Amino acid sequence: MAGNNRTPLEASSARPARLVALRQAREAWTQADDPVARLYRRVSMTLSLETLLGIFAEELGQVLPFGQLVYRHRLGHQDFVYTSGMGGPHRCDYQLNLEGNHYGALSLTRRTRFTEDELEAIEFLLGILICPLRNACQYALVEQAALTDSLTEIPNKRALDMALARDCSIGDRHGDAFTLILCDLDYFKDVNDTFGHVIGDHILKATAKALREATRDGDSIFRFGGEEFAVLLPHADSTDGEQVADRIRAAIHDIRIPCGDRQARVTASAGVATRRKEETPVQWLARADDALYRAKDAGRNRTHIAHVIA
Ligand SMILES: Nc1nc2c(ncn2[C@@H]2O[C@H](COP(=O)(O)OP(=O)(O)OP(=O)(O)O)[C@@H](O)[C@H]2O)c(=O)[nH]1
Repeated sequence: MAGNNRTPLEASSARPARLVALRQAREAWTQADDPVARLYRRVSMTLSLETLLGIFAEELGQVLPFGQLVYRHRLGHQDFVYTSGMGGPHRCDYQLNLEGNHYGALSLTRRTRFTEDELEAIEFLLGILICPLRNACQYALVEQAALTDSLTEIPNKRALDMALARDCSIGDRHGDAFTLILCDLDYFKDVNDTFGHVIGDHILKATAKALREATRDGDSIFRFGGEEFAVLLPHADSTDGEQVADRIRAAIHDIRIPCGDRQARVTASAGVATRRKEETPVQWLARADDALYRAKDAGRNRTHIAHVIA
């Protein structure tokens, strides 16, 4: 390499000149105010799909007028949809692909037709978006996997911890009532010992399905331990919680997993705790756990409600 033949004096004077040039280039880059530089700069700063699409909509709006931007992508087991603005009768659709992989569909609508020039500009800007979009999609998938239980495909203990913290903060700010149900299968060790772990796994998957079917869209379900599940109910007091817990237990009781000429069945116990004012996630979870323990201790296959005042 040419640089290796430089004298020490030449090398040391080249270094500051190179640094100055790099600094100037960086300055020019961070201060450039054309749409291309701005879009490159802004989309390289985030891994959040929502933020990324918000930036794209904003920057595209500086280049040409449009009514609505809709982006859809199936990410793992969730549909991600981003919408901004109001639609119109004229639309253009793009399938976003990179290196043979699909990263969603984006459509733009507005009241007037898109001209050829505008369509070219959109494609040009989408070319800038595509790599950061791929990174954000991959990040969202990794994040989703970290928060999902692989057997039942419902949110896991880490997701429950985050949801409890979020609900405590909402409860403190707005006074909303939240109720937590902990639900644990009874004598599950015996089920595994009698029917084997594969049948045990089928029961756990069927339990997650029963939980999904016995709860409403706004409720959240979690598998937070081996045969332990949790349900978070927003805008619900302990009476609502007891009703839902009993509905869930009835649904679990109805599960039948065929195994030869027999059927594996289970019952479940539940502990219900409505969050008290200023209670921390740990205190709230501990009260629900104590209620569950009492349901087990009283003979299992029942629901116990935690006292509102500890
Ligand atoms: N098949 C299967 N079994 C699991 C899984 N995770 C935990 N288990 C089993 O769940 C059983 C839990 O046993 P215990 O904690 O003694 O509870 P239990 O037998 O349900 O008894 P009680 O909760 O007191 O009614 C153990 O046998 C674990 O091996 C899993 O992913 N699949």
